Amino acid sequence: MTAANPLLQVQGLTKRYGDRIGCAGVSFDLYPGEVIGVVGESGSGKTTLLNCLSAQLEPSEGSVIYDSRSKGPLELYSLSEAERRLLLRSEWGMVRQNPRDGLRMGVSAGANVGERMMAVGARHYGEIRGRAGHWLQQLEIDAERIDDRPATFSGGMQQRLQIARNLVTEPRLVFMDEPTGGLDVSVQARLLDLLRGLVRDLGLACILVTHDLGVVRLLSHRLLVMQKGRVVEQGLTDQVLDDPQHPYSQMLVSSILPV
Ligand SMILES: Nc1ncnc2c1ncn2[C@@H]1O[C@H](COP(=O)(O)OP(=O)(O)OP(=O)(O)O)[C@@H](O)[C@H]1O
Repeated sequence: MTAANPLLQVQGLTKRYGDRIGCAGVSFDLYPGEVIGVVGESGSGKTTLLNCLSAQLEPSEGSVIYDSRSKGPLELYSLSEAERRLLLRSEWGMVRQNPRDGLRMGVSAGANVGERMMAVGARHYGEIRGRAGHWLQQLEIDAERIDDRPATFSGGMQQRLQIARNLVTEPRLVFMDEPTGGLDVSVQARLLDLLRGLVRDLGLACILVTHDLGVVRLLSHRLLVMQKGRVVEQGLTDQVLDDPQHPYSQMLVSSILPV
């Protein structure tokens, strides 16, 4: 968070679906190692914003500049489709709520992790298998399960495998969409703990979308509160949650956290 250059510079980002607003006028900077949580009720524009930020949905207006490892600052929507896909593969991670959307269910756990390394140029079988095993362990998946398919894993294990698959390429920026959404409360708590440790140890920058204020309290440094596509409040997570200024944030906090 002390680095001089933002990793992501977001300016006036707006996405319209016909007459409907997806998100409107969103501006913020994300610094290396920083986790920004995006909260708001259903339909407030969180997914639209995440998709625009991760080069998956072209905005109607505004810009997203990403400071890439390989080429320095790039305006995402001036890039070709192939260049955007390369960024997603090589410099970013994307953790989806449903692990089935982020895994290949027909191949083994090891292959799920290993193929991501191959996508960025790794070729040596022993090395790929070794690193895949290492990342499974980092995510508390028993090395003995390396040849098993994800379909034989529990929901929590599938989610941890999805995270291993994303982290193996050492991304600089990870997008997470409700990463603990579909899990039991006790499984959620352990996964959150694990994620918190990894984010800290690896110095990951993240954009974390969730409707769960407990998740952002634990993981994010800063918070954007969205209502009807607009950011109505942003600030340090503890400040926003403990002393919300905007009536909508106050309502959100009081309806979820016990007072
Ligand atoms: N493909 C689409 N076509 C038309 N309108 C859309 C489309 N996707 C989203 N919207 C609209 O954009 C607004 C924001 O939706 P979005 O899915 O981004 O909200 P969200 O905060 O992610 O909601 P949820 O928490 O339920 O996923 C809503 O009014 C929604 O109806």
